[in-house]
Amino acid sequence: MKFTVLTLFPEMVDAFFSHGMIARAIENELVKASTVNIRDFAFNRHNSVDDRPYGGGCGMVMRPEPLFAAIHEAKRFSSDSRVILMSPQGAPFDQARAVDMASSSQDFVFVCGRYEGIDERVFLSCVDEELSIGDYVMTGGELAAMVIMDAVIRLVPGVLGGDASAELDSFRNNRLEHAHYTRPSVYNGMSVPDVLLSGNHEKIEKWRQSSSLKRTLLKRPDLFDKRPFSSEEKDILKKWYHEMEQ
Ligand SMILES: Nc1nonc1C(=O)N1CCN(Cc2ccccn2)CC1
Repeated sequence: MKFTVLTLFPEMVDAFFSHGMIARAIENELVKASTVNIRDFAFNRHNSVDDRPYGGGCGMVMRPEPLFAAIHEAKRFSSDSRVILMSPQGAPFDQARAVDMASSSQDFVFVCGRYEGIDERVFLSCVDEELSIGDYVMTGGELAAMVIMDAVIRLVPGVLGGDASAELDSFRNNRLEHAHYTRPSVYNGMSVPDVLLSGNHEKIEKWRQSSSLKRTLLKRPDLFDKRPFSSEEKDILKKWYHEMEQ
């Protein structure tokens, strides 16, 4: 799986590719990643990548020629690639989409716009998909591309330590992850729940399921619309109810 990021600020994205789990995934050749500077394809007199909008109005629009050329250059090195535009108008990116992308056989070309956006003719003729990371407006698409690549690359087989941890992620099966504890066992007078030190894996699993249910109820009850209570969760809720009623 290859990620090519088209951007006016390749250094931003190259820094992202040079740290932590992402850097290790690239070093171990689990994924390929590169940046293309859109400005390298601005062959007009002033090397300009943007211009004033037809019809007037404020702001600037990214010109079509450099983007067309950069996209075609990026696609040259891939037999089957998907061109994704980062934009507030895009489909909302979420964990389900990350899982789909991580299992895709396609390569990805991310187009990071700046200014007010890109010329519509590029969108109509080159872009396969438009993605948004949230309903807010940033100064450019680079952070959105990095957020998406981060969430996707960690799901590529072999990138995480044990693949199991990807399974247990928050939002996996529409539940938040259970609480985490590590050494020391007592910190600032607060101790770790005894069950986690018991070595009783059945009880530990039960506790974790209960912790995940509690947190999802409190922080993201909307997730139950996507996946209603399981029978095990109903049993936990009944137990809580009886404990509270006593
Ligand atoms: N929210 C987001 N989730 O993805 N990207 C964003 C985001 O806010 N931005 C700001 C505007 N940029 C410029 C732009 C505007 C329209 C079409 C193409 N490019 C892109 C990235």
